[in-house]
Amino acid sequence: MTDFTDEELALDPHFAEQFEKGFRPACQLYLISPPAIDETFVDQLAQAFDGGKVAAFQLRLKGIDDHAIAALAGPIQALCAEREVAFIINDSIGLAKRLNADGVHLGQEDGDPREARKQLGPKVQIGVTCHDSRHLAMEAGEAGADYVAFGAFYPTTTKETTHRAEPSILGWWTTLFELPCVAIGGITPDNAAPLIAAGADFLAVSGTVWNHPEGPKAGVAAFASVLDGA
Ligand SMILES: Cc1ncc(COP(=O)(O)OP(=O)(O)O)c(N)n1
Ligand SMILES: Cc1ncsc1CCOP(=O)(O)O
Ligand SMILES: [Mg+2]
Repeated sequence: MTDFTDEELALDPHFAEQFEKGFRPACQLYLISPPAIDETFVDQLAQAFDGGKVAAFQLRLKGIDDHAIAALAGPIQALCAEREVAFIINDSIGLAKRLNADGVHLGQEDGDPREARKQLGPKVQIGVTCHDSRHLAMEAGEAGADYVAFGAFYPTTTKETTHRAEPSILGWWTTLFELPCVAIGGITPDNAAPLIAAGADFLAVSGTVWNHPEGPKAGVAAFASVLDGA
């Protein structure tokens, strides 16, 4: 906490209380969909869930509108409910509300977390992309986010990224704040250890699971063994 200014500390009135508590559950898997899917995707998702524990699933579809996403979402959302996996919608507060999703993930250009809270109510999980910025993360916490996401930690072909985060930001965050943090970007079972050791509460992964040569069940199982052994 040496590089934390008084001004930054003032952003969080519960700092001392949070710092005192210190307890965090073990790191969990947060699965993100491929950027494009068809109606058969739900079978792939079921296989992924068979591979091991998944805490949350984010429906992140790019290049199609909310109506088209809503048309695909039904069986996916039902499967998430059946497997007790939180169903998170990416980008759209309106779609999260329409589908009664468990959560919404907002990038810096996707809407205001305060507005999301107003629209979605107290129970819906709101996540916010914070890139590699401590300032954005504290702002998101102040705005009522339920988690902050840092990344990209490693090169990825799933999304064009302009920010690169270091594991130390996870250590900094978890030392100071109770609010969960998510690590994202190019994460594989082979490179996950420093993120888990630094304190990531969730690993958000897409390509490594969906492109696994033995299928998504093996992709999730590979993460499960890293997370269980951590
Ligand atoms: C868990 C999680 N973290 C970060 C992102 C990225 O969100 P954003 O910056 O809005 O980029 P897109 O995903 O919308 O391309 C995410 N989706 N999920
Ligand atoms: C959505 C997103 N935001 C930052 S990196 C990224 C892509 C995550 O996918 P992958 O696990 O395939 O790198
Ligand atoms: Mg977004």
